[in-house]
Formats: sequence, C-alpha cells, structure tokens
Amino acid sequence: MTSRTLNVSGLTCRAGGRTLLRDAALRAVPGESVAVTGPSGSGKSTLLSCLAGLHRPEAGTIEVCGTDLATLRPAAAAAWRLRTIGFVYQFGELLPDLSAVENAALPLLIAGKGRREAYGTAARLLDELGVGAVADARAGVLSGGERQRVAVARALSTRPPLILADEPTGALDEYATDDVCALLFGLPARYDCTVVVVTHNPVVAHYADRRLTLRDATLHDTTVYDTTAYDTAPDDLTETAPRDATQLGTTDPDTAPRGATEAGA
Ligand SMILES: Nc1ncnc2c1ncn2[C@@H]1O[C@H](COP(=O)(O)OP(=O)(O)OP(=O)(O)O)[C@@H](O)[C@H]1O
Repeated sequence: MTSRTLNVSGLTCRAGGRTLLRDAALRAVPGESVAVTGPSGSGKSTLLSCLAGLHRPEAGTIEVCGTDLATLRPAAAAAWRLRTIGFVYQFGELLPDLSAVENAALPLLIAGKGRREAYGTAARLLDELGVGAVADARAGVLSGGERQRVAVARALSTRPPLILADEPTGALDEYATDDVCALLFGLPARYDCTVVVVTHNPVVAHYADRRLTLRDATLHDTTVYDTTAYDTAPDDLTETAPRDATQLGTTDPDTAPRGATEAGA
C-alpha cells in the first residue's frame, strides 16, 4: 500500500465562532498536488493551519506522513514542522534585507545545518528553480515572480514531504501566475513531495491533480475526472481513478467523480 502524506478524516474545525469544516476527509500521496478553492472566509487558510498543526480542530484525525498531529507536543511540533512542511505565502514573505540565497538557506540554518552546507543547498535549489542569477540580490528588489520562486526554494530547502501554499499567485500578474504555477505544480513530480495550494483563482486550481472546493463547511471534490483514460467499468473507477489515494468522502452527485456515486463511494 502506498504511504500517504495526508490522511485526514472526520475533521471538524471552528474559528471565529463559526464551523468552517464539518467531517472533512482528505487523503494525498507523494507526487500529488491538490488545490483548495472556496469563497473568501470559507476556511481555506484555516484548513492549511490544521494540516500544519497550527490550529487544533474540534474533532477528527489529521495524520501527516504517518504522524497523528494530536500526539505532537508543542515543543516537538516546531521541529516536526520544520522537517515535514514547507510553506509558500502570497507575497513570498522573504526577509527583504537578506539575499535570495540567504532567504532560501534559512530553514536549513534553523535546522542546525552548517553555513557551507545550507548556502550550498540553497544555491543549488535556486539554480534548479530558475533563479540562480538573482541568488545574491537583495530579496527586497526581486520581481513578484522571482520572489515566489525564491520562496519555493526556501520551502523546499529541508526537502519536506509536504508543501503548503496559501494564495501563492495572489500578488502576481497572469504571466507570472502561469510561470509560478508550472513551477509549483511541477514539484511533486520533480521532488516526490505533495503540494496543497489554496487559491481563489480557478486557473491556478486547474493545474492540480485534485481540486477541492470548501463551501458551507463541506469539502467537495470538484475534480473533473477524465474517465475516457480508463477502459474499466464505471464501478471500478473509484479504485482506479487518477492518483487514487486522495479521497474526499463526498457522495454529492453533483461533485463526486463520475461513477463514484453509483459505486457508493
Ligand atoms: N484564529 C482565529 N480567530 C478568530 N477567527 C478566525 C481565526 N482564524 C480564522 N478565523 C475566521 O475564520 C474564517 C475563515 O478564515 P480563513 O482565513 O480560513 O478563510 P479563507 O477561506 O482562507 O479566506 P480568504 O480566501 O479570504 O483568505 C474567517 O471569518 C476568519 O475571520
């Protein structure tokens, strides 16, 4: 059986006096990307916070790479997070007075790596991600697209199995958005990680293997599955659907994969 990066079930979460998630399920494997869309204030960022162990849910189980987050003590959680999760935010959130390579090396330095190793790894990653030329530039002068590439390098520097990105293209024009999407959604194939992206933008969501919509506290699978790629009977599709380990627990006939409701998924 494939080991899962994410194995979430029964997730119920409240914030600001509202229930944002009710009995949500989410599974994902290495090499897979998931986009989460939904109205403003529906709880998408809070979902990411739950996955990172930064927001404790009211109910449910969140396992990330086999670790049940409920068992993590706060002191251990930070070190676990550093090893396990890379974050990409809307504006890159780089330290503007540090160079690109210094920003990308930070998680490694915090993790206790020596300067030579940290800077060497960061410089290689910047090269791989197409921003080697600006490695020594101050982060504050980078373009939006460059900034996000450096932010992705920083997120990847400790080689975490899970990358969480919250509106990573929200501050970019359409060209830079395409560019950053190609990079971000290409990471699972290149680095065998799992990428979860929260976005308002359906164009961005379209890049993902799986698309979820959070609305009225329910996480729907809104992926359009290409059933023509399979020559199996419809009943078998729930077993053989693309990247079958992300399972979202929806029985909504409007949003479930074709064949899934007939199969009782
Ligand atoms: N720690 C908190 N304390 C109080 N309210 C919170 C907290 N975290 C989130 N909320 C509230 O929960 C709701 C969902 O917030 P969240 O940021 O998760 O939504 P979102 O879908 O990411 O929104 P947007 O797309 O606008 O960024 C909001 O009404 C927000 O004010």
